[in-house]
Amino acid sequence: ALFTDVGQLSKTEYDFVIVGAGAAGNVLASRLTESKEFSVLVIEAGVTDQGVLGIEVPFLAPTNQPMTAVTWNFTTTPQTSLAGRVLNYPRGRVLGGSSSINFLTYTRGSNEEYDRWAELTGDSGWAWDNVAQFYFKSSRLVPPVDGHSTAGDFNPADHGNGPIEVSLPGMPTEIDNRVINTSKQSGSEFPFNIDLQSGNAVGVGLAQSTIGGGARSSSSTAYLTPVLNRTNLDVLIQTTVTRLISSGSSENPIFRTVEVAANASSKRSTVSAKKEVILSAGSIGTPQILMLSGIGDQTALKKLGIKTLLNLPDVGQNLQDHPIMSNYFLVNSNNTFDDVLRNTSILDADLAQWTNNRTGLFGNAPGNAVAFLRLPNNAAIFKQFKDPSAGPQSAHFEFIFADGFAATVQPQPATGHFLTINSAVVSPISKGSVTLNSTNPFEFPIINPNFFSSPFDQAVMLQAVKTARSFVAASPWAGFVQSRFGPVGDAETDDEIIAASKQSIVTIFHPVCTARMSPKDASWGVVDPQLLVKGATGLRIVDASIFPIIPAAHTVGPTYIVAERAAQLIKDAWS
Ligand SMILES: Cc1cc2nc3c(=O)[nH]c(=O)nc-3n(C[C@H](O)[C@H](O)[C@H](O)COP(=O)(O)OP(=O)(O)OC[C@H]3O[C@@H](n4cnc5c(N)ncnc54)[C@H](O)[C@@H]3O)c2cc1C
Repeated sequence: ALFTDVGQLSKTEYDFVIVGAGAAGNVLASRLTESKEFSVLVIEAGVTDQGVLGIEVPFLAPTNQPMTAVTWNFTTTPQTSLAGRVLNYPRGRVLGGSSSINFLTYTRGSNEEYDRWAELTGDSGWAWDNVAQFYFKSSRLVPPVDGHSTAGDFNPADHGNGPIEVSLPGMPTEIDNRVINTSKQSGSEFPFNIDLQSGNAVGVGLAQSTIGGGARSSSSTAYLTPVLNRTNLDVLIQTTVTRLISSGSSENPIFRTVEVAANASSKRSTVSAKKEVILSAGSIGTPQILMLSGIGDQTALKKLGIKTLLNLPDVGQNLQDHPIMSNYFLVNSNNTFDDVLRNTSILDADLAQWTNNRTGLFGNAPGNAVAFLRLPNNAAIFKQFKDPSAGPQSAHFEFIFADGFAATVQPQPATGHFLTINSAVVSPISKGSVTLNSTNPFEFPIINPNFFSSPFDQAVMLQAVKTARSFVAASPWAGFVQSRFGPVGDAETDDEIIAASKQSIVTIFHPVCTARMSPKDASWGVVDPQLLVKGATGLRIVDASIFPIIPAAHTVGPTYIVAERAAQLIKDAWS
């Protein structure tokens, strides 16, 4: 059942207490309560996702952020390598967490990504051969809402039978075939990849999105909502976890007590777990709660007056994310989505069509086609830097194609029709951190993704811009693309492109690694390969913060895989 106040709970002790009803937390809530002998409480700071149009309507995904009623309104520190700019850094603060507000792109990443995780953690359980079952268990491909034939657009063998619904674009746009034809005629330059979930995650293809029947499929709609009536599951929303309290000794801290509050001024209460507390508060929330609980770097904690219960210097460190920016082109077309955003009567008509039968533009995610590409093997930058990608089937950069002006830094111009190629560095070397600003759990932590600080990341973005330009110089775009547009478009020399990038880069919203997993006996890292916090009893972390390194993929797919495997590990440990 769903509760909004801790006082409504009929008990204060559960087998498992899950902190955060986000992408990972809801997978656990659903899988653990399959076992009738386990009682589970999920605690979520945010509100219900029911009836929020921007969450449900795929095309409206960008309207849920940066500062709305369903987000944590975080910002970054001034980014030294981005001309000192402060970036918005929102996360979902609602049932479903960021899976309720994300841009719906679904990618699991290459097999190589998981094989590398296995190597980095010394646990073959994270290798693709073993996690494949959890990928297949998490999602399934469903037909696009308009029912058009998708033969030749995907490979059925690459898809599973799990709750998350994934689909190809529900309404083809005028750029889809141009993207695919450019790829097919280019041969190996922009290789066509019939299904980016095949394990080879390099190539060009139609976007697969977490959409079913024209509406968003999130961890809330797919995993949590269908099981909310289970008698062994309680979900407490609008309640913030302020810290964990240790009941053990200094040699053996036991973290089975969770302190909560409705808001900064309300009285604190506690609930506890008989078996485990599981942190699924995401890459910002999880390290914040750990540090507030005395788990982190002892020198940093001491400065804030927090007594260290577990000295784990990696807590909040190694933050990785994908920098992204927009490459705009003016196009010769009246069919882009630009007029929809400018003209309320067109927008209202599209929304009415969606409300009526979930079809049309609004049933589509903001991007219909994607490309994941690599630097050439002989790129000069490899003389300076070892290739940070997971292998030859893993990309260095990504394009997301949008049939209109996707506003990131520059607002949509009042006139003109546009193509946007969003370019992202998906194999970044730059690393940042999440640190505490204060001991007040209601104050935001200090978030520094440190974007673009590595010259490698700059070299990749430079190549991405050049490649985007040559992509649309191919014959399928003749008569359609007219000219480059905006500050990035105006940049000619390498130095000008880098300078324009520094003014244009934003986050693609993929923070990971802030509680990274390491081998069981390693002194670094925060959790072991079973996702148990090193040196603690009763405490596990299951969310994107445990990734040992960032994958060249949108992160919700890998997060579902991690959570599905974690559910199995937890069941095995306690059955
Ligand atoms: C705007 C945006 C766009 C994105 N686009 C894509 C995309 O297109 N494709 C893709 O694959 N990925 C995308 N992502 C990333 C993806 O959604 C995340 O990687 C994924 O949701 C991470 O899952 P998680 O479980 O680690 O954290 P989350 O899903 O963020 O869940 C964490 C939950 O914990 C709760 N919480 C945090 N602190 C506390 C506390 N103290 N007390 C109680 N509850 C707390 C939060 O409110 C939240 O509900 C996007 C993310 C955002 C924000």
